[in-house]
Amino acid sequence: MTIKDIPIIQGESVKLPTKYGHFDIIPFQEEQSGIEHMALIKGDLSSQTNTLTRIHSACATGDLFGSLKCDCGDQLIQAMSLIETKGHGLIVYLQQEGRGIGLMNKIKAYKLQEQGMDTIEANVHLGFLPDNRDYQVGANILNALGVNKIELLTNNPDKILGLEKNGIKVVKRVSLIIAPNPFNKHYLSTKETRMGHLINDKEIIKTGL
Ligand SMILES: Nc1nc2c(ncn2[C@@H]2O[C@H](COP(=O)(O)OP(=O)(O)OP(=O)(O)O)[C@@H](O)[C@H]2O)c(=O)[nH]1
Ligand SMILES: [Zn+2]
Repeated sequence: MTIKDIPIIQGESVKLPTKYGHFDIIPFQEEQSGIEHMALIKGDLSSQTNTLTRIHSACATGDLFGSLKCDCGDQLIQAMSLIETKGHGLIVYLQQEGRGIGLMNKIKAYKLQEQGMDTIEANVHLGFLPDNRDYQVGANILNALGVNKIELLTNNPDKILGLEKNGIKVVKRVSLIIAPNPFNKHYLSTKETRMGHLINDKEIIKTGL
């Protein structure tokens, strides 16, 4: 399979010490749309064969504000911590807010969920697919970094298919299980029962809630 062309510009690499580990950060920009993504890198990617990788879609509410309505923020921290512990790996942070429908529409979808719809019904009601993402640009970023075989940190089988469709070999899936809370319990069970997410693993990593 070949990777389709979404031309991207790769920025400078600088060091980014964080609470969860010390990384290098590289920004990427889609040439045509100007949309910006980023990669957090631990260790020397060229010396790794099956790079431990998290492809994370932006969730401003969860990643920035610690929203309890989803599991995104905790998954990101868990991924950073696992990569730090392992000593090498990669996080690609994609600007795909709201499973690709953008913040304005995600909040509209949240409104519909307050009125009783689930996360899929809300997207469809707004005229979108349940999941509006594709992983072409994610695969392009991996390609630009010289990474084509990965161990993927995800519970989402569609993410694996989406990357493989774009030329990335996913040699192993590594779960990111977050203990549910009263606010995301229904969302997580919808992801499991209606979106095929593999989140019924035995080992639950506590989030402190
Ligand atoms: N449309 C919509 N998007 C949501 C909702 N809740 C969270 N999101 C978005 O869902 C996406 C979740 O991204 P990820 O954590 O990378 O992916 P995932 O599909 O949950 O799969 P994992 O790799 O297992 O985490 C983010 O873009 C969030 O903004 C919702 O109720 N509606
Ligand atoms: Zn979220």
